[in-house]
Amino acid sequence: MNTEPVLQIKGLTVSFRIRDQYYPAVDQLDLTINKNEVLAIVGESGCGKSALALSLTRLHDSKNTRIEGELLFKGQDLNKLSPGQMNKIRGSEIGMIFQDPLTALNPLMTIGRQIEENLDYHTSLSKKEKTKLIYELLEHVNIVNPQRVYEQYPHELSGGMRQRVMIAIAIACRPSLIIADEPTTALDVTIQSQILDLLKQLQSETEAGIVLITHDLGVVAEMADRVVVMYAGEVVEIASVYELFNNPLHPYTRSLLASMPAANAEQDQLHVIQGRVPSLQNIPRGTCRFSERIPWIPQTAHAEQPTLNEVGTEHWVRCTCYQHFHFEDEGKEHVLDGIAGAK
Ligand SMILES: Nc1ncnc2c1ncn2[C@@H]1O[C@H](COP(=O)(O)OP(=O)(O)OP(=O)(O)O)[C@@H](O)[C@H]1O
Repeated sequence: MNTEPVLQIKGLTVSFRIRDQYYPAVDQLDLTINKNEVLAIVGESGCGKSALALSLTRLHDSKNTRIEGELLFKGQDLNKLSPGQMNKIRGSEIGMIFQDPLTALNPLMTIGRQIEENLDYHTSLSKKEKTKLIYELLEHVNIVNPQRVYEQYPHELSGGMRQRVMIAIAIACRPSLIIADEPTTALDVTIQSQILDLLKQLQSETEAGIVLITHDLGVVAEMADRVVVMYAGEVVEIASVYELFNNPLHPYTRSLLASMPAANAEQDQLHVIQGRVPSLQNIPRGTCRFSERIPWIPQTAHAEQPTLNEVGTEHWVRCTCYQHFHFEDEGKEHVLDGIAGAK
């Protein structure tokens, strides 16, 4: 695996203002995204995945959001750029794909015109060159009739076709980083896998780094090289996709995997994770944030001020509770013994 970094995130904290006080939704996050890798960010709703995506693209509402830390991309800190400088990078060197293309596309503009507008902003191609490139891009994302789609409006296309158009726009300027926030969540299953295949194909052609935000572990298994598991604004585990599925350590990761249908084909019932992700104001800070959802694990199992520790090659886990974790209905004899891969 090529480990040339595309984006280095250092000490990123993203806070939202609620009644005149700022609360971190992403807390002190350090992460590197490499060229030619798909880095998946997973977690339940409310864990801070979208807050992270918004901060990387700087598409947040700056009146009520505070972003601290460094976002080092090609030798510059995105967090220090002016809105104008960021506009130049966004849509060219950083591509974006969101869950709902219908809200991202302009309903009053034909598809061809929208892609052209993006090219106008980021390139100095002639009209003829742009039209040729747009047809090529549409073909590249497997749209069979690019001339027709060029003339169509977003509402005339299916959800899958609209997502292909979004992907065409995202890759138009050959970005080195693509942020894909739940890119297939709104699509039905067969279309989902076509779009994932397309993303995978484009990634191997362009060698871009992709940050793939999803709550769907099936998507992670299919797409990711590395996985970051987030809980209540913090990273709780980072590992290669193989390691994560074969040797998950953090109680939250293990709970997420146990609640995944495919992993439990032979079980009668899926695991249900007790409780819910706390709201921003109620996140327990300075202690293990997941502890309240595994109350049968004694408090002494958790570290004070839990940190992310390297427990194996490129495998990081927060807190010490993973060494003592068992599911509530399991006897303690099932506690991870020896902790494969642990130092
Ligand atoms: N603009 C905002 N103002 C206040 N709180 C916010 C804002 N946006 C998000 N939050 C809160 O920040 C936390 C993280 O939200 P975020 O949307 O990043 O989570 P997520 O993991 O992406 O969830 P989902 O999958 O539902 O989008 C949640 O508690 C959410 O309620």
